[in-house]
Amino acid sequence: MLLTGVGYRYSRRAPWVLEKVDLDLAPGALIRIGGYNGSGKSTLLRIVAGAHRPGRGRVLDRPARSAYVPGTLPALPFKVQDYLGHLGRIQGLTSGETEARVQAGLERFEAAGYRKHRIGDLSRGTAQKVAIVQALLGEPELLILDEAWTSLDSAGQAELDTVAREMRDAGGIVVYVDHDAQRLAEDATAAYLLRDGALMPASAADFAVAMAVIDFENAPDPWPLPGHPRILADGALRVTILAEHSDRLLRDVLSTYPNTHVRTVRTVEGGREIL
Ligand SMILES: Nc1ncnc2c1ncn2[C@@H]1O[C@H](COP(=O)(O)OP(=O)(O)OP(=O)(O)O)[C@@H](O)[C@H]1O
Repeated sequence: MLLTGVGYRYSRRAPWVLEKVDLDLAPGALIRIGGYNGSGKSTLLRIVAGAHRPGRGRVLDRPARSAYVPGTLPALPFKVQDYLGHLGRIQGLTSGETEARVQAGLERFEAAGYRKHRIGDLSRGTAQKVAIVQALLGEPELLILDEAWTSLDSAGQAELDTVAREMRDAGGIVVYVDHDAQRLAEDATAAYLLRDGALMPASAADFAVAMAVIDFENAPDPWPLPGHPRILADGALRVTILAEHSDRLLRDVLSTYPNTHVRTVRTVEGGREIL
C-alpha cells in the first residue's frame, strides 16, 4: 500500500492539515506515527483506513480487509454478542465462523463474561476490548490503531501488543499512534513524526519520555542512587532519570547526603537533548 503526495483539509476554506504525505506500507510493516497534538495523526490514520478521501495525492493498493480501532467505542444499546454477531454476518462470515471468532476474541481479551451485557453499560476498557474483537473479526490485512491501548488494563494492552506483532509477522500491515513512548518501541519496523503536514523519519529518541536532568554539587562518588550519572567539566555531577522518579531521588539525596547541593533541575523530552 502506498500514499503519495497526500493532502487533506476538512473544508475548502480550512487550512491543509496534511500537505504532502508519502508513506510506503509494505507487507510486514509495523509503523508508528507520532507528532504534537493537532498535527494530524488521527486524520492521517483515517485516510489510511479509507474513512477520509485525500483532497490531493493518491492512496494505492489498500488491502481489501482493513480495520480501524479508535480510542473509544460509542455507548451502543446492543448486547455484545448481538453486535459482534451482526458485524460478523455483514463481513460475510457464516454464523459458525462468527461464533467461533467472537468467542476466541473475547476470551483472548478476558471479556467472555460480558457477552450478554449491553455495550453502553460496559466500562471504557471492556468496551474497548469489544472494539478490538470487532476489528479482528474479519482477519484484517491492515490494522489501524489510534490510541487503541488507552483505556485497556495492562493485560489487555499486552495482548494488543501481541496482536500487532503477530500481524506484522504474518505479513499484515499495522499503523499505530500511541502516547506511550515505549509502545512497541522494539517491534516497530519504522517510525515517523508528522510535522507541518508531512512525515519525517523518526528515531526512538523522538518518542522519548520526559526525563529529569539534575546537576548536583558535592555529590557522593561513586553515585550510589538510581539514575545515570555523568561528571561535568566543573566537577558537578549531572544525573539523568525518568522525570516521574525525580522527586523521590531528590528526597533521598537531600535526606541521606546533607552536604550535596542541588544546582539545577530541568525536565526535557527527546533523548537527544539530554546527551
Ligand atoms: N472533523 C473535523 N473537522 C474539522 N477539523 C478537524 C476535524 N478533525 C480534526 N480537525 C482538525 O485537524 C487538525 C488535526 O487533527 P487530528 O485530530 O488529526 O490531530 P492529532 O495529531 O490526531 O491530534 P491529537 O494528538 O490531539 O489526537 C486539528 O487542527 C483539528 O482541529
